[in-house]
Amino acid sequence: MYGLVVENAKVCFDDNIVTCSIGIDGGKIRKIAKIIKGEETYDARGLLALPGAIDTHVHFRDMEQEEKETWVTGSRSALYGGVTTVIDMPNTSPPTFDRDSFDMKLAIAKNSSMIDFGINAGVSTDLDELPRLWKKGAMAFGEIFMAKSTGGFNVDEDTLRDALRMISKMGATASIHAEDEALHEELKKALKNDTSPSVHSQMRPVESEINAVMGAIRLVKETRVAMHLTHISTAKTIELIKGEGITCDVTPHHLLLHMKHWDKLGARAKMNPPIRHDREINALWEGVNDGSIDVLASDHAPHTKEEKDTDVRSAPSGVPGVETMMPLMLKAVYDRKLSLKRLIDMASENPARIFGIEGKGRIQEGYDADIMFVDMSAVKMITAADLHSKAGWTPFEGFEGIFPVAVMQRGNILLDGKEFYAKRGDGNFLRGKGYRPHSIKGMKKMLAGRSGK
Ligand SMILES: NC(=O)N[C@@H](CC(=O)O)C(=O)O
Ligand SMILES: [Zn+2]
Ligand SMILES: [Zn+2]
Repeated sequence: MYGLVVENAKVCFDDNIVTCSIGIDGGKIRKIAKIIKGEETYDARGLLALPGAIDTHVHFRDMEQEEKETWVTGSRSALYGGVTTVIDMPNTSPPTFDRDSFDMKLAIAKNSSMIDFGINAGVSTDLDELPRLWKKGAMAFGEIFMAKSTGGFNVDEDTLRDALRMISKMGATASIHAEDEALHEELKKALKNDTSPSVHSQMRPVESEINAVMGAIRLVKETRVAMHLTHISTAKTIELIKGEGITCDVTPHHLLLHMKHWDKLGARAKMNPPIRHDREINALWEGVNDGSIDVLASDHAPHTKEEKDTDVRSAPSGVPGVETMMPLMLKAVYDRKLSLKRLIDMASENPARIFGIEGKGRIQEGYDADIMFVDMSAVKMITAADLHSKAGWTPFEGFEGIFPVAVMQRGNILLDGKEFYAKRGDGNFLRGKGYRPHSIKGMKKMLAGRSGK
């Protein structure tokens, strides 16, 4: 007898979809079988049960940027999109560069987040902080900016090399934003009289990412660090990293937005790396399908409408996307642009494996009961009015999506049709592999204090 049994759920095992029951106790999946008895039951007839998505790249802002997003609004938005775990990026204000800023963010996230979360540590010139942040439980290091993006925290090559050496030694993963700052500076000057919105794509051309990726590959060879390239956007990136032991992710916006969207969206289409031509987009879809792209991530980067609806040079870069990521990609499954199995691999299984998140990412006995329930026939038009990010807009206005009808986290139904049960603080902090409860020095101090009593 299990505390809760999900009945009649359609679960994807390898390439087969099987109708079964899921027995849940203590927040974990204990048994999967045809028929299971439970104290309570949840009828999932007609619905697919997919593992909750793990979005390894979000910017939930908060602190000094509450106007853009908070952990409450960001995590709520994630939940409505079937995302049950997020990893937050360090280019916040204040940036997550040291123990104090890490603790500050952690305290806010613990109080606010409705879903489970990891916190990444940033890399600044103060490299001594890296091992300390790792011990605090940072999930990974990054995104590390090779070029300026929101916040402007790019590091030079020497700092990056030293940082990667340390990250490698610690056994952590480095997540890299690969663009070439020097090339951007040059092109900014050359294109200074161009006022068209699409100039942003010209100022950060494919060569920018390619140069940076080549540099990153050299650094992997030197430092042997576990490297993950985030939000890749070019055909050549996929080709270059083949066989190099580097993992990567792609965003829905690089798969679904084209150069032609500049006309419709203006500066709302501005993000880094920028939107590209069909040649790159087609290669990204190929990478999605042949498995050379490991992960799907949103790079949820909320900015207010007021900030975005201005000229392209002054508007900040970034688009919200945590809530639309799975709906857009489930619609892509519906349209046969990728298989359901591939989507699950990219959105749940691979993120957990690459970032070392134990017990998540699969519908399997022993795993957390993080489950989204989906009616594949419920295609809906996406509109900002229905979304929950503080940003209040979406670059995917008018696109079609398939939103989850219910979402469960560790066995608790947090969203069910129109009912929303999640509360702030429901989310657990997921510690990275380097977490240590006390430093040896702290332990000695503690013991000394005790014996003195
Ligand atoms: N992607 C973006 O254009 N912006 C991100 C930063 C980043 O991921 O580079 C942001 O934090 O706004
Ligand atoms: Zn980035
Ligand atoms: Zn980002």
